[in-house]
Amino acid sequence: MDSSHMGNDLDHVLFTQDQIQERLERLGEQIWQDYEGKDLLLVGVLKGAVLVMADLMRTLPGTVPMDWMAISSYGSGTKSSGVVRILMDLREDITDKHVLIVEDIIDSGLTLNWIQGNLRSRGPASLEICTLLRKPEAAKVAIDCKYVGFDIPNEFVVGYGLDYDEKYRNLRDIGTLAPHVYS
Ligand SMILES: O=P(O)(O)OC[C@H]1O[C@H](OP(=O)(O)OP(=O)(O)O)[C@H](O)[C@@H]1O
Ligand code: HPA
Repeated sequence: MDSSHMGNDLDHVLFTQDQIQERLERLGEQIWQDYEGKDLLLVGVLKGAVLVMADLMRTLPGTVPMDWMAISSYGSGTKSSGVVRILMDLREDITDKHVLIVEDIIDSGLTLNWIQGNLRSRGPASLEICTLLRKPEAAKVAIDCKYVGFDIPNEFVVGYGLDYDEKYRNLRDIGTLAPHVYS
């Protein structure tokens, strides 16, 4: 879906699909260099990271496996509840693997803080994070994130996998929602 199909639900576009692809290319180059010769496993967090994973992994010039977790931490609102549940666990044993978590956004940081703790307890050789977006002003816990696409202001964003109440994930760009949508 293009921004032109959003009616007046979109306030403004933050990143176009071209800007997102360009940034992912750069991150992919960096990741490929950093993990050369290592047993890398990409771990995506459903559902928001589906598009980041699909596009990021296709920038890599060699084969890399992926696995998925589903976590629930947000309801239908725009604020983190801080309550994390595993809805679907990894299939892979990550012991001694170099795990790179692929996420769409770090907002409060509560979700990734919990995931990091959970995965670290399984004994990976290393555990790092790649997120497309990060909101520094919204951080409730400090998250050490090795690869960041863009730092953004503390506004609720949708598109490119990010939803509001399960809507707008298929928007190609990333933008902010008009306040009337969620007020
Ligand atoms: O840093 P935080 O404040 O914890 O927020 C970030 C998390 O929130 C979103 O997931 P969500 O729970 O909305 O599920 P979804 O990926 O299915 O949209 C996003 O994909 C992150 O996992
Ligand atoms: O800004 C956001 N948009 C969509 N989903 C989110 N999950 C955490 N922050 C956000």
